[in-house]
Amino acid sequence: MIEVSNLFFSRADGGEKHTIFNGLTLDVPQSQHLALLGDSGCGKTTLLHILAGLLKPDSGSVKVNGLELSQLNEQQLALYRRKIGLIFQHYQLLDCLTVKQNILFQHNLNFTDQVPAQFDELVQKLGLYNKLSALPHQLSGGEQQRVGIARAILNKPSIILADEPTGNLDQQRSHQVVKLLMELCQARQISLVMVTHSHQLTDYFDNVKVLRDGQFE
Ligand SMILES: Nc1ncnc2c1ncn2[C@@H]1O[C@H](COP(=O)(O)OP(=O)(O)OP(=O)(O)O)[C@@H](O)[C@H]1O
Repeated sequence: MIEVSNLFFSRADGGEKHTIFNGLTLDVPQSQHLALLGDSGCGKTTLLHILAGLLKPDSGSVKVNGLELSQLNEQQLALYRRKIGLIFQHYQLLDCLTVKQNILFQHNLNFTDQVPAQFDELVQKLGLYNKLSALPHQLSGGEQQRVGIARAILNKPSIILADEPTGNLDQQRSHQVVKLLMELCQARQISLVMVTHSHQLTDYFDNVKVLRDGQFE
């Protein structure tokens, strides 16, 4: 569950202070799937970074599963980050590792079982079973994003933050990827916050919010 209240955040823009969030409030109940829209530069990625504990707000409260992020020290924040699923537009796979090694990378930092029980079923569902020995650059964009999804899901997160995960995919692949992500999150009761520019993809979500001028419309 995500609870943001009265969030203020600004960035230095040359000599000027540029306000990004202006008293923003957001509630995402456990298992809810939220699509986040808004014009370029309105702060969607910034909000995901604040929720991931990568950026500190100027003021306000950001709670994830009851944890007030501003009260965590650096070590606690690092542990917190390891337990969230992050999915990126540009996939962020390690090109020197195989698909299988990429999928297991974060899991192996957090858990002792080398190959978890759900691994086979998950890679089958994501259509990656025949690609496990390939390197990321040998995959299509949609396949690379499915590797990113498998990596996030295997880490058993309670929330997934996805930053334009379909930004590099054509329409058909975008729908495929979002449907799969949604099914996997629903089956595991994972909350999802996904940034997208595509209004067509918002039908899959429980809730849709549009950011404008540092607030939700
Ligand atoms: N590292 C940074 N230093 C200074 N300003 C930044 C930095 N990163 C982003 N910004 C500014 O913060 C604002 C919000 O950026 P952000 O990336 O969150 O927008 P966005 O809504 O995700 O945009 P897009 O849809 O284009 O990805 C923009 O004005 C951007 O120029």
